[in-house]
Amino acid sequence: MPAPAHPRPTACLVLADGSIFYGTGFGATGETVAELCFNTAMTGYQEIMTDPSYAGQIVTFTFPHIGNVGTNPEDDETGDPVAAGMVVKWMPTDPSSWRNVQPLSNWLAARGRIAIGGIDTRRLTRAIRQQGAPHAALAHDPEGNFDVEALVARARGFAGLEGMDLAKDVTCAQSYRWNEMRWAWPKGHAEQTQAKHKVVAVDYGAKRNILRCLASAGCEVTVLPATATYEDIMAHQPDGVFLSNGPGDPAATGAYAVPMIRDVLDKTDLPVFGICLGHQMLALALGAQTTKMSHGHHGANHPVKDRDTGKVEITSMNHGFAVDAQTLPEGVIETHVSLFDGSNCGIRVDGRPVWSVQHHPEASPGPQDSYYLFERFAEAMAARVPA
Ligand SMILES: NC(=O)CC[C@H](N)C(=O)O
Repeated sequence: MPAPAHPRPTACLVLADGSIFYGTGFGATGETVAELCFNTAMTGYQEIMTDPSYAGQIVTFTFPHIGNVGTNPEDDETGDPVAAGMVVKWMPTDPSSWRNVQPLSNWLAARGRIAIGGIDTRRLTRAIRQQGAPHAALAHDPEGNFDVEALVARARGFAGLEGMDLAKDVTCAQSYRWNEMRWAWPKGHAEQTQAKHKVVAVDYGAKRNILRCLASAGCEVTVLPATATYEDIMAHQPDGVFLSNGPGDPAATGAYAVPMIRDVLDKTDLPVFGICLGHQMLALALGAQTTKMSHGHHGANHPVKDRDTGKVEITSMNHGFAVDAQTLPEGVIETHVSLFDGSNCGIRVDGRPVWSVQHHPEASPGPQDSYYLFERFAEAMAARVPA
């Protein structure tokens, strides 16, 4: 018998405005509801799906070939996928890579994550741009039975990421030491084989490659849970404090993180370095404000200008909130700016080794232009003369 012209869809993505996208399900079956974003990176789908900062979000991949190289245990940025679901244009083909251990679909299924393929991701991306990170419900049923009205209601009922503290869901339960280095330190950067600086990294949903970069820059890294207090941090007698990336609203997580950061700033002269959520919460601690962006920045080709040097870095990005540069207090300098939309991408405190960036210098996936920031952090710790 010839195949039917329109095989019954086995997955469906419904936006809060009522638009429906039918496709073919893969990964886990069931339903999920989240904010919908798009990521323009051409590589690194496994790293993206396991980036804890994607908690509460379904990721649409604008690059059409996703899944070709399968999955492997090394490329996870954390133990399990954290993104709520996955939307792709073409169904993944059989994996073709010597590194493959498990096809993407099985990997997702084993981790309870739903994916949909066969979607017009250009149309969907335009909808996301126009609507500004819509709330969406994603369902996968091999029988193809969908209660679309109920899915629309679920999407509409999603509270949204504003006001959500998701760091508490993805942070580590207990402190631990991190020793693993980067597999390859990029050209022009010298890997430090000896840990010279004691760094406490506060884990709001830290990507593993950030911890590897810190280790490769010469840091002895102790990771503490998101709720770590000033006293918890100082008990480790650190030479520097690192504030990690993470999901959700910086103002919500800031309710407990900002008082700790303020204590570190007020009571010590330690170098402080923050990435993404860590950047946003450092800005909040310094008295600035953060805002929810329309559809955020998610990709691996975002140009960022270093205002000190005039150099442009091509960066990896994943954020839906941003620091409002207009609200930076005196003495806090905007160091980096997005060349896509002029939004803030970095700050530093005048005269102190305290700074942070919105983009992801650890890449994974993405270009390696911004690695110097890890080295700068190590240099600041080396230069510090403890009081
Ligand atoms: N990658 C991150 O740390 C993201 C920070 C924050 N959750 C945002 O979406 O802006």
